[in-house]
Amino acid sequence: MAPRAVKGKSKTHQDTGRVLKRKRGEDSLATLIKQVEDLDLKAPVKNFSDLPLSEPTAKGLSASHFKTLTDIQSRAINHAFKGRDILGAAKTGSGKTLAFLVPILENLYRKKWTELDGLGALVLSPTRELAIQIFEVLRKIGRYHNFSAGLIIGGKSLREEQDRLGRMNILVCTPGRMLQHLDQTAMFETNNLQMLVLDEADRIMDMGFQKTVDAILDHLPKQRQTMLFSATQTKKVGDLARLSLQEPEYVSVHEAAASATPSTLQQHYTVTPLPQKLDTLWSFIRSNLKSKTVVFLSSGKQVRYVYESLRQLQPGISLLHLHGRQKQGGRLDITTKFSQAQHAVLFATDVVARGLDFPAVDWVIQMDCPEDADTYIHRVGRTARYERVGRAVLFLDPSEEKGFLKQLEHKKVPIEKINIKSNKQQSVKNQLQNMCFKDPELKYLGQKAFISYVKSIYVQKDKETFKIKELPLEEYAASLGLPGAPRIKFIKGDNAKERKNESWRMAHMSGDDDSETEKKKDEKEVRTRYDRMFERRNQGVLAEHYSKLINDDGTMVATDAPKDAGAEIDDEADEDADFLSVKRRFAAGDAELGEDSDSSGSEDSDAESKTKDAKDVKMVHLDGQDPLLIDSKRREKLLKSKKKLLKFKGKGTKLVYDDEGNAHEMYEMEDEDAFKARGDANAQREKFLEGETERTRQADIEDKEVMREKRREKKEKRKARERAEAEADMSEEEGGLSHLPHVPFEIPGSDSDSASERDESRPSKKQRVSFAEPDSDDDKPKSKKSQASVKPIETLGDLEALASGLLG
Ligand SMILES: Nc1ncnc2c1ncn2[C@@H]1O[C@H](COP(=O)(O)OP(=O)(O)OP(=O)(O)O)[C@@H](O)[C@H]1O
Repeated sequence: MAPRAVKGKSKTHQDTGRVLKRKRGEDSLATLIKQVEDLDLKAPVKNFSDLPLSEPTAKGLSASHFKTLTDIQSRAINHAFKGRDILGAAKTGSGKTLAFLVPILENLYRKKWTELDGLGALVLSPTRELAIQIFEVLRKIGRYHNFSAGLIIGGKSLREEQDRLGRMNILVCTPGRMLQHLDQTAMFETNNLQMLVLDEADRIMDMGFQKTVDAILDHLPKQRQTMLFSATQTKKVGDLARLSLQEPEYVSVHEAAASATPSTLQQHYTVTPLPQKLDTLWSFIRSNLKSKTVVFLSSGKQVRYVYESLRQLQPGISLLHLHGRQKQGGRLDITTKFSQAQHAVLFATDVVARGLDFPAVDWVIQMDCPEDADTYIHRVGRTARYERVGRAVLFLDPSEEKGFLKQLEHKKVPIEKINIKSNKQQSVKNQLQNMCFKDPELKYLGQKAFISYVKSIYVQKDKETFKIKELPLEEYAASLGLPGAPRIKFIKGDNAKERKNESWRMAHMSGDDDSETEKKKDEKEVRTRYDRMFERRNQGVLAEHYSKLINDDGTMVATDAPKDAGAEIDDEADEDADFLSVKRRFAAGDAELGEDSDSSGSEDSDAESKTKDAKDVKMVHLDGQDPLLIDSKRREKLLKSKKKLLKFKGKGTKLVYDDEGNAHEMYEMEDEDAFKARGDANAQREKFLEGETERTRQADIEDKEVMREKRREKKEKRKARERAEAEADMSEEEGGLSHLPHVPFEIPGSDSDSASERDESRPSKKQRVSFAEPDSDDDKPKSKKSQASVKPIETLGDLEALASGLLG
């Protein structure tokens, strides 16, 4: 009894405790709501502790070491608390992420949002990497809340995401994947959505995402709070109307500032002719081995080639590369590696231009001119973030200088010219030519890089800056180590005439053009060994994969890249195929001579060559075949090749010889009498079947054994390769770091030996992680820490776990 009485008493106590607790909770919520109502929008807020915050958010911010607000946070958060629509603009690295995440947590908290209420807030990000980063920050500051939060960026099965979606209160996502779910996930309801955030809003509202975003907006309720943030904010009336903004508050903290970029950022440009850019980049890297640098290039193929080629030259610093065609897992690994690295160079496309917060980046190099000043601002914003210093250098071809500087001036970007010290400039051209000659795969990458660069210039809208006709493309190709500029044919678009001429011009510049090459050869006075090597016509013999690139009809096609060249090349090749094609006449199978002239259009060059061809066209007759036309010496030679001609001959018959040397066909009918003499036909059939069954069984056993053996070998090889790679990686990181040559730029107020200064100015490792490492929060009790600890994302598995990261 007694125990029962005690138990009963304790239950009553518990109930009373629970009621009291609930009451206290309700009281404090009412107080919080009142405080927000009374919030003075004009009074600046300095510390997070001065804001009316719920306990879980306050704890999350403090555990993540956020104490004082940045300008944009101080000016945007209180408006957002009151439910206003916001257009937030502030320089890169000024803390815009918290300016929308804190209001999301708080507004849902004050509305007592639970799992049953469904989706309350949606954050759209233009890239996966940025979405992951936003989600990480949300996890850190939201770890004491009971909301469920998900990351929807693709890269894993739709089904898995679908199962979880229905339970999410906050979603961070990329537009494409979000729309897929809105269209395809039956249980996914957005009727209750309270808040929509567009990070990098101008990017999300631009042409590239227009249709997707409009379709997403169609699914969302019109009555909601909408917040747009960017360093280069959109104010286009059309965009705002599309978003149904209601009297938005325009919070622009740096509008009156003298520059659109952080004041702690030193910005320079150098005029470097296109063919010297790679040399300049190499010299820069060699001079800054103790720095952390992001190098921007215009396309994934450029990134790939520059990374692969410079890696082989072993600069003495870790090189990494990142572009949109890499697999998600790989991209994640690279961002993590670069974030953690102290000294490294990351070659990247604009996929990392916006929003990414790599710690302590010293330099941003723009090897290829960005498409506009806004992209420039975002790219340079990867350094000099949150009160840190940073430097940026833009490489401009002489033809780009005037036009682009005008754009920068218009956007209030202060930039100074610097010169490259010629004695510090090192050339890699010869080494690259050598490497490309020996390694056809590298040459293939180089050709793709060349084409994609030309394409990127060609498609630019700003013709005042990007003047394709003024670029020395032949020299540029040589600087990449290529034997000649790949021939490019423009096949789509609106200015057909111009492109036709361009195609003609480029065709004439091409090293692959027979007549042109001949002419050039004559003009050249001195020919080097490499000149001769690259003039060889039979380079296909060296490079097996070239034949894979060439269809039977002799045209270049989007096709499988060499296996180890990486999967992304395949996709990219497809991409190029609709816009550009590389013309090559290569294989002996060029017997259908009409093809080439058709495919090359009716440019003057073709007209010329046709006239020339007509003079000495010959015919070759093969047994039983239509006559083949020969219109050039090369084809004549090719058609004399026995091997090539085999293709046109009929199929042979296989013969076997008996002991007397008589030839027989492989399969001959047996003489009927001999067959009968061997016994009953049925018995013979059964015996034959038994024999064959046994033979098949044996063969099967042997095959299985062979397969097992092959698998074993493959596994061992893979392991050995992984071991070797791991060792190579280590030695790459260790190799040559002691060299510290001079900075090749004459930068006002800087000198080549300032690397060590920079190192000193960089906070120690512990300081650097101060905002990002919740677990270093020693004053919290251990048990709580373990309950809400936030691990960094390292693998795709981690990412999956994140999808329900905040589930209470
Ligand atoms: N209140 C704060 N106190 C200290 N550090 C902060 C604060 N707010 C943000 N930071 C830090 O500043 C850095 C930049 O923040 P964030 O990524 O939000 O910038 P951003 O304005 O979104 O930049 P971008 O325009 O490039 O996207 C981050 O490392 C973040 O942790």
